Amino acid sequence: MYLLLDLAFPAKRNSKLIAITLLSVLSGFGGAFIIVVLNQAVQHDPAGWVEYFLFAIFASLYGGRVVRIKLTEISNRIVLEKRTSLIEKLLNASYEKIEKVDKGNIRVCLNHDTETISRFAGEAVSIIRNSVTLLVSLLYLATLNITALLVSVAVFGIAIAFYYITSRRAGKDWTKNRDIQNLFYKYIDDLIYGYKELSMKKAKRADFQNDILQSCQINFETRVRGENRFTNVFLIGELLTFSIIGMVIFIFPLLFVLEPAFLLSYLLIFLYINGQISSLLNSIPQVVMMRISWARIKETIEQIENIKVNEQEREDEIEAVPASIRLQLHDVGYEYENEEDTPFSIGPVNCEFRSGEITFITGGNGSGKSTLAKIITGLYTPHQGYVTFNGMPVSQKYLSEQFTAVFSDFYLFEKLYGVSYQEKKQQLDQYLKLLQIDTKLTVDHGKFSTVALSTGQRKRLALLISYMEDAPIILFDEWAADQDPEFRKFFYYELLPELRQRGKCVIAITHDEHYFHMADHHLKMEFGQLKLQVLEGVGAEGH
Ligand SMILES: Nc1ncnc2c1ncn2[C@@H]1O[C@H](COP(=O)(O)OP(=O)(O)OP(=O)(O)O)[C@@H](O)[C@H]1O
Repeated sequence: MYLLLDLAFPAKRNSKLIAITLLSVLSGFGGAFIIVVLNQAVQHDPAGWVEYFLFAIFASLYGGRVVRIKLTEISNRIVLEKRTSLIEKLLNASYEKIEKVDKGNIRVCLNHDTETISRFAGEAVSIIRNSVTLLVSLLYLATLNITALLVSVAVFGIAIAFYYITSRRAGKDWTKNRDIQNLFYKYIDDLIYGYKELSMKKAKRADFQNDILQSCQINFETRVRGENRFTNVFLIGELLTFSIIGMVIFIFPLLFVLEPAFLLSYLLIFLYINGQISSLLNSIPQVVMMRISWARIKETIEQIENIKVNEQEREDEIEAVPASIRLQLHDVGYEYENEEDTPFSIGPVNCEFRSGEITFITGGNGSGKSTLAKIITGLYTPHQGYVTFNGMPVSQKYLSEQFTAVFSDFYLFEKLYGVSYQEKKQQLDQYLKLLQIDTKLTVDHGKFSTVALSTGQRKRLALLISYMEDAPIILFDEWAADQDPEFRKFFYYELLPELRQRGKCVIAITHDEHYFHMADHHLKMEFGQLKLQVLEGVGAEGH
């Protein structure tokens, strides 16, 4: 029993399991007692055994019931704990780490793997009960005839060995089956988020359908192949059982002097034990699947922990956010890790950003503007150089907290997370009007009535959220790109200067040449280098 539990969950075991195991043992004894009582009743006076029979049924069923209820709670708690710890790990890991984790795998872990291990309760109950019943029944058999016991143990031993070997082979198919689901989940994302593109072109749809159905086909094949491996083994087990029964009934009487009553007893016990063995063996595929899912969850957690990023574990000495901010990059460099011969790198970059100033970062596509933005906002840790905040080196986490950002690939949550919206109701209404989205949506208890808006309106809503976050540094990554000319003008001539006036440190990545004069500083990226640095002076005189 211990080994079977250990096989399913090699890591930490719940102490409650000991109590549950004892109850299961009681239930298993009850199960074995049934056959002992029946056998005695058949051979002696049945009337004298009725109360024992009822007691055995009670012990078996009641023990089983209590154990099932307890284990259902425990196994679902395991699911809850695994989900919670995975979510905690994900939410506490740096962006840089999560960017490197296979998103499909995260989904399969949180969904499929945790569900698979929730089947633990049912399986554990039957494994423990059947094991005990089997053990006690075998011991009982030993008291009747030791040769009969040895023959039975040999047959069951062979069947178990076949199952063990098969489960290892099936495990390979099921591991493949589990891993193909990572890809399948990615296809589901493509199907949902890329449906616009797919629905327009028949050829595109057909190609995509081919790929997604191929992953479904592999899923089907590996699952069926794994399960079918057991079908043959199951048949071999059945064949062995019937051979033994045949041997005992037809051949043993020719070799030994045996009472017909003994043969009947043996047959009764053997068939009963065979039932326990069968359900025990049938639990093995479930255990193998649970084990794969358990291992994948563990691996994913370890993967998140082990991804090497240059994170600095630093105690930040600056506590309250100062009124005036000076953010400086000192010889900052960063290089992407990928298979390319010359992976893209930026730096060394030296620059600074201050409160009450607007800085524009410009440059061609792929010049490294967004990468620089991710370093500035603390999402990436520089591989070289360092960043200081008011002259003090700070951690990336601290840096991120000082920012609110609207990235070009921003995500709109349907709720205002991390904002005390109750206290800012008036402000919220004011911004909704200012950004001209007050007729499009309402905000109730921090929840937006809709996020189904036009691209420009979605960006305005993202801007509203960053206004509400009210951080000292604001970063816009090509924010105005999707705005109409009127609103673009409003953004550069009204919104940005207003933020500057409020003492915010404003950083905007932009391609809008017409508005370059609105910045106090202009940084230009070229092939990962900061090429042109016009410091001071442009200001808002062109307004
Ligand atoms: N996660 C990543 N892993 C590896 N390489 C990346 C990654 N993100 C970006 N790159 C590479 O870094 C280079 C710079 O990308 P970046 O997004 O910083 O450019 P950009 O100046 O913001 O471009 P654009 O104006 O098109 O938004 C690109 O050539 C890209 O191949």
